[in-house]
Amino acid sequence: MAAQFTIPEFENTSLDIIPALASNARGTFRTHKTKSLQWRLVQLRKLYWAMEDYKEQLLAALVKDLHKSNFESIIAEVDWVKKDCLFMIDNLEDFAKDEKLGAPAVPASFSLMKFRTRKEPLGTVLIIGPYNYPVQLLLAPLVGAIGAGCTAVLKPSEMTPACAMVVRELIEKRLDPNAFAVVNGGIPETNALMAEKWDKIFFTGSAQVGTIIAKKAAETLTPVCLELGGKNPAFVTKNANLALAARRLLWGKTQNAGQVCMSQNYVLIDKDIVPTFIEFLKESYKDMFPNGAKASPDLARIVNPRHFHRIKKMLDETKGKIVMGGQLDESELFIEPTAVLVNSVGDAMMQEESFGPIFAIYPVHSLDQALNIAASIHRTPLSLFSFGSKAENNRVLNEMTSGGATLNDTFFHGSVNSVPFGGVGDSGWGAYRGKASFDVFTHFRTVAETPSWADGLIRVRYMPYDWSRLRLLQRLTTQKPNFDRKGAIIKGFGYWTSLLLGLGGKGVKGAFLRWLFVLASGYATMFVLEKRRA
Ligand SMILES: NC(=O)C1=CN([C@@H]2O[C@H](COP(=O)(O)OP(=O)(O)OC[C@H]3O[C@@H](n4cnc5c(N)ncnc54)[C@H](O)[C@@H]3O)[C@@H](O)[C@H]2O)C=CC1
Ligand SMILES: CC1=C(/C=C/C(C)=C/C=C/C(C)=C/C=C/C=C(C)/C=C/C=C(C)/C=C/C=C(\C)C(=O)O)C(C)(C)CCC1
Repeated sequence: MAAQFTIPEFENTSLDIIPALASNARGTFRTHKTKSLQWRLVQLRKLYWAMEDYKEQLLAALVKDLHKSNFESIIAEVDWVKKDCLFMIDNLEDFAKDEKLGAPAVPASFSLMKFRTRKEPLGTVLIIGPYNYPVQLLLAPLVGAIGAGCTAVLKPSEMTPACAMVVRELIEKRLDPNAFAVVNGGIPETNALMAEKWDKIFFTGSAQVGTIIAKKAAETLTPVCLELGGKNPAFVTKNANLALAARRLLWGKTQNAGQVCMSQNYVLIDKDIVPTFIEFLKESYKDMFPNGAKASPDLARIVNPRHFHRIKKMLDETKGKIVMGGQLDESELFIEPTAVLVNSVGDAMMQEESFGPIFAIYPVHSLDQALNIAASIHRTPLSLFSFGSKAENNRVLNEMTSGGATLNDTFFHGSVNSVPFGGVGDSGWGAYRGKASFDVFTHFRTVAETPSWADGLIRVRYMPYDWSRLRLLQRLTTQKPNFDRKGAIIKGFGYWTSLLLGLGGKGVKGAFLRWLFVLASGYATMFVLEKRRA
């Protein structure tokens, strides 16, 4: 049956109306209506149903733009955003409520001042999306913005024009049009948006464009959240389950045809196990693509000729040997999942971000060498993956940082919609997803409230300064350190008393439980002895 809808032709938003769209969103924020939790919940519920009702259009648009299979589009785009809406709806009240600030942040002497953290929406935000997950990576941040009580303007990627048009219609028709708008277009439109004043800019895309955005935002001291790319390493040692490592690493490059910023760029693998690993890769390839990758209905295509040629150039320039895949067809923008065995760290396959279905395999002598190579290629990648013994995996985690990490698998840490996700250093600033999506658009405002009747108690602050009052206050409140000038713990009377009272541990709760256990055991022993005696 023919689809009951048409996807509109891509249309740039007129540059003339961009200032008005931004100003409208700012004006709506100033009405304070977005501060009502009810209003936010209604917008989130509407977004949930919009995702359901526009599902067919979104799936069709994703096929048109990326040849993305409905299977992937459902789990990683449409259902992903629906789950995000439900998570935010279910937890919003909890996220948004004031948090009382007590000990240890607020000392007992200040406890009268009713310290609390109030969660305030930052204001009007700009969300700029990339092409690879054009629905998820644009609308998941929006869920956070709505939850936090912000108004927003969205700029989808122009490289996925069908998705951009469907998303625009969905937002314009279903959400409050005074609070949310979509601007479609490329650099001129983004520049026009960047000329406006925002309370936060949430950007997902390349480090190159992220730098442009951050520089421009800095001119007006606008905070930014940057979700950028990375040259992500995978480590495979002799202690890995090689068949599993091969299958899972191949999965990392087949999802969305490897156009996933958190998938591996290269695999650093113990030299002795390289041949077996390649055999397992080939085996997994056959399992996943029994008729070859090109014939598979599941494999996405490269987004456009520019990116096709960018990836092809890496394959053209490599001095390595293709050990799996290697087929390309420009007429279909098809690139086969491809593994290249390389022998130089300087190889294009190691140094450039693949962001496609190709990856390098580099044999190493030791984990030491692998860690040194990874750090020299990108010290702060978006993700890393380690397949080894528990000790080796821990060593990798300990000695190399990354935005997120998965042990014994590829990007599982980024495959659950409600756990925080973000980069580190030049792979990203800030995190979102789950509660972090609420937090990233929220100002955590500390509020204190001093009771009028307490003025006498805090008079010490007023001039003329009175040293005797200050000394008294210091005697009552100054905390003595439990360490000496060499940094060692002083094991004086206080130390031994608290150790004794805490039954060898720290913390009041722990001590209470330990005492409870001791008393219960004592009571039980007495009970048993009593019974025996009787
Ligand atoms: N950390 C993360 O969550 C993700 C990061 N990425 C990264 O994004 C890149 C691929 O996505 P792309 O869409 O190609 O990124 P991109 O950086 O080319 O484009 C992202 C957005 O910026 C806009 N843009 C492009 N050039 C611009 C300019 N000169 N001035 C202002 N705006 C401009 C585009 O219209 C688009 O909306 C890869 O590097 C990938 O690693 C992609 C997805 C997720
Ligand atoms: C164990 C039992 C169960 C559980 C089964 C589970 C947990 C199955 C998991 C399946 C998975 C992980 C499927 C894969 C999903 C892939 C996803 C969601 C891909 C997401 C892609 C994303 C988020 C891409 C983002 C891209 C970004 C950010 C980028 O480019 O940067 C049962 C079955 C529940 C019960 C029995 C026991």
